[in-house]
Amino acid sequence: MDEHLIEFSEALRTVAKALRRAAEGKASAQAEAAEWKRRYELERTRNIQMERKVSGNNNCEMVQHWWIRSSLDNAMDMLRIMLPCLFFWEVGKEQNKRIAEARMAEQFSAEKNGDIDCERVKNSDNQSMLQNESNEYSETGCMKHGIWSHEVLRDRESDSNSNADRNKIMRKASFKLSWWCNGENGDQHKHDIVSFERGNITTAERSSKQISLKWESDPQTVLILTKPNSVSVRILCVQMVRWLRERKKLNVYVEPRVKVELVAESSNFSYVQTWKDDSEISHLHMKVDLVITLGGDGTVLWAASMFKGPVPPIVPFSLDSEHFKDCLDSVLRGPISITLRHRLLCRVVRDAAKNEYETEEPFLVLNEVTIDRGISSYLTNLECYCDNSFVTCVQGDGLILSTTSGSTAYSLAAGGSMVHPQVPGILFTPICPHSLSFRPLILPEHVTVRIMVPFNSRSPAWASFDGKDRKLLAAGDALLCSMAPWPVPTACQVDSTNDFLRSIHDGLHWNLRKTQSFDGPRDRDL
Ligand SMILES: NC(=O)c1ccc[n+]([C@@H]2O[C@H](COP(=O)([O-])OP(=O)(O)OC[C@H]3O[C@@H](n4cnc5c(N)ncnc54)[C@H](O)[C@@H]3O)[C@@H](O)[C@H]2O)c1
Ligand SMILES: Nc1ncnc2c1ncn2[C@@H]1O[C@H](COP(=O)(O)OP(=O)(O)OP(=O)(O)O)[C@@H](O)[C@H]1O
Repeated sequence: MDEHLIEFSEALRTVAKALRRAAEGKASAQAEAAEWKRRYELERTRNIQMERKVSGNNNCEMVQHWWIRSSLDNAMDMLRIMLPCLFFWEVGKEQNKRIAEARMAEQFSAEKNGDIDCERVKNSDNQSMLQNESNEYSETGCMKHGIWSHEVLRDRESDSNSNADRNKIMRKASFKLSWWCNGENGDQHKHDIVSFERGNITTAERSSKQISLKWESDPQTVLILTKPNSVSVRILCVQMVRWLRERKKLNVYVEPRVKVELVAESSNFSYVQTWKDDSEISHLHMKVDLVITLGGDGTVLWAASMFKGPVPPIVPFSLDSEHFKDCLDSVLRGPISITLRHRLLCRVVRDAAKNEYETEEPFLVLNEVTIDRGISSYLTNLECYCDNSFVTCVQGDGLILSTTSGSTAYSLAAGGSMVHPQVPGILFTPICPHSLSFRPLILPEHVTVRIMVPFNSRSPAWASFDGKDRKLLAAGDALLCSMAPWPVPTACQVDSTNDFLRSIHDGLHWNLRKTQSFDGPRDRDL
């Protein structure tokens, strides 16, 4: 009898447990369904807001970024929500399953009668991804509706609008580069060397021949960079911005400082664009077709330093540019002769680094990187290697690793040769070496030069990049330097050679000597 009672009470306990589990399951399914509904509403509102914001900003990247992020977020959220449901169904609680299904069906049917069009998944840009995922989840009875995809939730109108926006954003003038050479019959003809759909020069195509740039579509956006604190530059900038906007209908970008100056000049300049945050500078190459510099060589260096990857063509203007309209007219029409100025990629590898790839943020220089003794009064002691071959030990004031464009700057002052900017190479020029036989070198463009501060050095060394950004190199640290893949295309006034010779004649007064007088001794008098 007692045994029966015990059995019976065990059975009752089991039933009570089962009932409690069922009740808990039901409550949990209801909670899940409510949570799911809340998130769904939240996502939908966020989607609509983002849609408006994105079309307002005309920002294609944002759309892509946001779309990927929110799709991922969405997928994660939905997984988080669906997993307990799946588990729940899996353990076979029929009643709760029905509740959960009924809740979901309620949400979907409401949407289906509204503006969701699942067919659009197939037509969207992300067709295969969406289709795969919807197939994968179709058994759950909810994923086939694509509820997790913002793309699916767009209505037709906003879809077509955002496509138009996207096209508008993506429009950056494309161009073709070609080099001139003499054909068999002596005529000059062109060879295409590089062509990029969106106008980004991503390869350092080397040619000592003249390179010509031909626009394949009209340039639309110009960035003007100016030397600070110069009245004449400011006047020229005002005239140029006005002309580019009013006559040429171009979008004009300037630095924030210049925008403030322009708006102070006249509130009409409010159309001029700029950036708020320095991080936006990294996207400039995707928006800008042409960079105009108003200043000297330092302003061109400044312009180049703003582009850590591909650089749009740069048109340098000195201050006596009365004829800027004619000049810009012909640049905008094209074709123009350009000089591809190669840059050096410089990386500091600290002694503590595990390998050569563990470097600090690299620097790109258009002129040179200088390793000198800084404020120390001791000789620098630098071990130099070219690829893996030992070159020499520099004991003196320091060493300059220069591009050929930079050969007419500091390297020249230190006794280096002047080199035509289209000759590929790296100049290795010592600064005041304490040795009678240390002549400068020119190394081939493809090598990696490594400069090390040895442990027996009496003092650390300092590296500076185009005369800026000083970095301390302690014993054991190294500087690695190689040709960068992104050259700086600068527009020529005539062509590379003519411009180079003119700059060394006019700028440096190269071999300027008083012409010898006619009267005096001659060969026939001897
Ligand atoms: N002893 C020297 O000659 C010496 C010393 C330090 C720096 N520099 C040069 O100055 C450059 C930085 O220029 P900045 O304008 O910022 O400084 P900055 O204002 O001190 O001007 C330096 C001078 O160098 C000239 N210059 C710069 N690049 C040139 C080039 N590629 N060819 C001919 N002349 C050039 C400029 O026109 C300017 O007159 C450095 O990259 C370095 O080459 C030269
Ligand atoms: N947009 C800019 N913002 C900040 N600094 C700049 C800018 N443009 C130029 N500079 C700096 O101003 C300094 C002088 O510039 P630049 O060399 O163009 O003028 P310059 O010395 O009068 O001309 P030149 O090179 O013909 O002697 C340089 O050190 C350069 O780095």
